[in-house]
Amino acid sequence: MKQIALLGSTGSIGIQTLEVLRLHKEEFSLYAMAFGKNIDRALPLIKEFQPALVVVQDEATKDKLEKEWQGSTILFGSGGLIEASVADQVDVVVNAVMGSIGLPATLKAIEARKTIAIANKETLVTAGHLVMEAARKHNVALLPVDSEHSAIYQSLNGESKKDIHKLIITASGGSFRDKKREELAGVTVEDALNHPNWSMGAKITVDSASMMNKGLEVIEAHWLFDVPYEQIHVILHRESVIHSMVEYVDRSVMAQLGTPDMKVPIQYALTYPKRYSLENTKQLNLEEMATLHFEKMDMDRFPCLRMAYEAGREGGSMTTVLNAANEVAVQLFLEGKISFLEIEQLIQQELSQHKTIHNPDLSTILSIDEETRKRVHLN
Ligand SMILES: NC(=O)C1=CN([C@@H]2O[C@H](COP(=O)(O)OP(=O)(O)OC[C@H]3O[C@@H](n4cnc5c(N)ncnc54)[C@H](OP(=O)(O)O)[C@@H]3O)[C@@H](O)[C@H]2O)C=CC1
Ligand SMILES: CC(=O)[C@@H](O)[C@H](O)COP(=O)(O)O
Ligand SMILES: [Mn+2]
Repeated sequence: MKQIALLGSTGSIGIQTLEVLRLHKEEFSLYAMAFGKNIDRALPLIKEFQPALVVVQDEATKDKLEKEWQGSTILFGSGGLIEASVADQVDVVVNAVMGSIGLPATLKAIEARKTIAIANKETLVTAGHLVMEAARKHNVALLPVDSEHSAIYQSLNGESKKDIHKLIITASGGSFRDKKREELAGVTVEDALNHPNWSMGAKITVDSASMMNKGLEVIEAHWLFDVPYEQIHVILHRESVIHSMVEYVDRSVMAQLGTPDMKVPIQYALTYPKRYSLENTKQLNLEEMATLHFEKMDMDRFPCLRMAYEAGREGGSMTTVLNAANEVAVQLFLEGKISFLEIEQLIQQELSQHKTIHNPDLSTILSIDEETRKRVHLN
């Protein structure tokens, strides 16, 4: 029986992780679950899974939850996320919170030698060097949940790193893939949230629309697979059926395919290196599909992807700034305070004024993250 700590249990990945746990009750048990403030969504889950430990975002939410549930220890804040991640009973930490808030708990979980199933790409973009260094030092497995990275991980099975020619990450193109740049000026939040293939949390859906999601994924791939940016390519693939590929030096290309369903990579991260059956998930029917489309990625059309490559190549604290500026800009867009195109403008402004600090330690990362957020809020 593997004991799970699930950070981000009420979100899109969190809910789907719980669906996977329900399918394999004899294999997995939920020891701890964390969420932000959404008690309405969390309470039925807490009652169903009865975790020993529940973590919420703040003390006010803790007080509110305690009035409705007394069956678990309830903690709050960043300290609570860390306690859930390092608890002796926990075998696997599923990090599915949104944003760089997941960083300190990830580092502590690695130090405590927990296996990490990582969906929380912002943590790797913010401080990939610290996470990977800690994982190497403590010999901890970081199992990707992000669909593209799971596909690459599966395509690398049994292969040698020196034989990789390039990683090919697929991008659906997001909600605005058929719009020209000049058509983006008046797009609404509702338009942006209308992803063609995936049902996901609001922030990542906007990131898909701006192509920042793919930019974050390029940086995520750089850290997870230790591959230089020159060997990481992005290709537009409308159907999200090929989840990503690896081209080897002998021109062989290995790919992982499937219907767009996050339960597949979530379950693979939980059962790796085994494969379990996955009930109620649509099989891929290529005859029905008939055609798959591929297009070259246009960096002028999608400047967020260009900015992510530039920040990644620059390295150091530049990707911390990229992530923090993006998180705040997307939040402002979702709150109706800025337009869609202002997201990229705010990020570019932050990147342009930042002087890179190379190999920053955790406290430097955290202060750059905080300063960037403050500046973008003030704009
Ligand atoms: N959704 C998807 O299909 C995919 C997501 N990812 C990545 O996975 C991560 C999660 O994405 P997604 O599930 O879409 O996001 P959601 O917005 O749907 O969920 C975020 C989760 O984090 C919780 N949370 C937010 N703030 C805090 C906090 N301060 N303390 C504790 N918990 C907190 C939320 O709680 P509450 O509900 O209370 O606000 C919620 O449970 C992101 O990094 C995303 O990029 C990667 C690939 C695919
Ligand atoms: C499901 C998943 O992994 C998302 O990150 C997905 O990739 C978003 O789709 P696009 O960013 O390709 O639009
Ligand atoms: Mn993805």
